[in-house]
Amino acid sequence: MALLKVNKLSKVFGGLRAVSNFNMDIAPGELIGLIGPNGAGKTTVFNLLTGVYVPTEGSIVFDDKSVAGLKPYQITQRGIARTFQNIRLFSDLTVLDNVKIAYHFHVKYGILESVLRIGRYMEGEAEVERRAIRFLEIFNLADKKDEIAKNLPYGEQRRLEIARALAAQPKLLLLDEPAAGMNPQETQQLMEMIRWIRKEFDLTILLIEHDMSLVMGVCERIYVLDYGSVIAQGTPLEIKNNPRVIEAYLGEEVD
Ligand SMILES: Nc1ncnc2c1ncn2[C@@H]1O[C@H](COP(=O)(O)OP(=O)(O)OP(=O)(O)O)[C@@H](O)[C@H]1O
Repeated sequence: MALLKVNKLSKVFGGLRAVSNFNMDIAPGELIGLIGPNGAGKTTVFNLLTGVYVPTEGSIVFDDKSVAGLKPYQITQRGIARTFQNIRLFSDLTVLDNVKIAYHFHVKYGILESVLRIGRYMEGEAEVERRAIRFLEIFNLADKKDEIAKNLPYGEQRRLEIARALAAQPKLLLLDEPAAGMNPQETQQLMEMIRWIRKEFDLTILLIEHDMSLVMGVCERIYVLDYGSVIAQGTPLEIKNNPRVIEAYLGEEVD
């Protein structure tokens, strides 16, 4: 059974059909790529899946329930978390606080308890801190926990953004161009990390990426968007050899 089922999804901005009749089925545990030329509609699909935009038409069913039209925080609580093409951290907060904030979605205590800092609040806070540090350790950021997020080098900010998304304990993780701005060695490490977190956290992952070495290296299936519509889907090998995809996007570059 599908974890995510998207049916005939469309988004119209003024006269522009940014996403048109988009269908996608993702089974639990899959690692899927979404590729296509600039402006093809990839980020708009992510924005529809995460409640940033309300669909013009179509349905989004996640974990057997409709999530179309819900607010972003409601969708996070249902189990979909994301990173952004342009990193969006709480740049003036510490590394640790960036991860702790994501945990607060999942720790429940009353206002009185939190104001008085008693009972479950204090236990909750200690637990949140412990778990947040564990995430930072996984992402090799624990020794930077007290640094201000904006002072981290670019590659570490990207890792922190993924750590924060995972701290919300999603079932589905959406990564928007995770390798952007990375050198080949960092991209290679990122690939290994993506494979590892999927296994470790029992995740399903959908990623947008222009770096074909990463997409072809980690994804099991790939969807190709062009002008808002899916023009192909299949295994990396099928996509590499698809004449329509080569013409619209890949050119002669992929070997
Ligand atoms: N809020 C908006 N208002 C109007 N048009 C928008 C809006 N968001 C996106 N678009 C348009 O929708 C189309 C798809 O944009 P989108 O950002 O989804 O493409 P993309 O495939 O993610 O591109 P890239 O690879 O460059 O990030 C573009 O023509 C874009 O200008």
